[in-house]
Amino acid sequence: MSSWPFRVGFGEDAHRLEAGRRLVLGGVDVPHAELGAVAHSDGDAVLHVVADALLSGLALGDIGQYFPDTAEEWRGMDSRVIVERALALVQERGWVPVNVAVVVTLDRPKLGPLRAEIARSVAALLSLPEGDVGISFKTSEGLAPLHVQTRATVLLARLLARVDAAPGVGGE
Ligand SMILES: Nc1ccn([C@@H]2O[C@H](COP(=O)(O)O)[C@@H](O)[C@H]2O)c(=O)n1
Ligand SMILES: C[C@@]1(CO)OP(=O)(O)OP(=O)(O)OC[C@H]1O
Repeated sequence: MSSWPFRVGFGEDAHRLEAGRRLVLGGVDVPHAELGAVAHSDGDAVLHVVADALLSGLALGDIGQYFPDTAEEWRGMDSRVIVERALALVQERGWVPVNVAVVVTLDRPKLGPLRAEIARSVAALLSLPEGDVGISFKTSEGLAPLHVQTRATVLLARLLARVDAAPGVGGE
């Protein structure tokens, strides 16, 4: 791995939509959604890409390796657990997320009214200020009405030893 103190991560996810299922995005239950995500977990396509972006930034693989969709123990799981695990793997290596940008492509319902709630929810999971989580919504222009697609980038920074904490520096 190069010694640069910055890395970029990227994630992409998609779930088929079906009637009678929950639609959860960024840890927020979308009210009155006629269609929800078909998935092994709770199908939260926003949290899945955020976790995959965190992992890819440090070449740590993808969420399917840590949470296989063949494992009964992960059936219906809360995807916040996936982000918590990905974040822990990043932090254990001395890195932190700086900001996150997420794009959600979904035809219906309109998600604009939930933007702040979703950003707050993702930010809280990553211990970031709300302003460091950008959430964009797009329609597929009718090309994929039974489909939710998400993409995310994350900037990671390496935590550097604080100069003022070094022995003999900063007034010691
Ligand atoms: N599920 C969605 C999709 C889009 N929006 C907002 O609608 C605007 C137009 O989207 P286009 O894909 O037609 O460019 C844009 O401002 C989106 O934020 C939405 O709220 N919910
Ligand atoms: C999250 C996991 C595990 O429950 O399953 P899904 O909810 O189906 O999600 P996906 O983004 O297809 O892949 C990761 C999986 O291993």
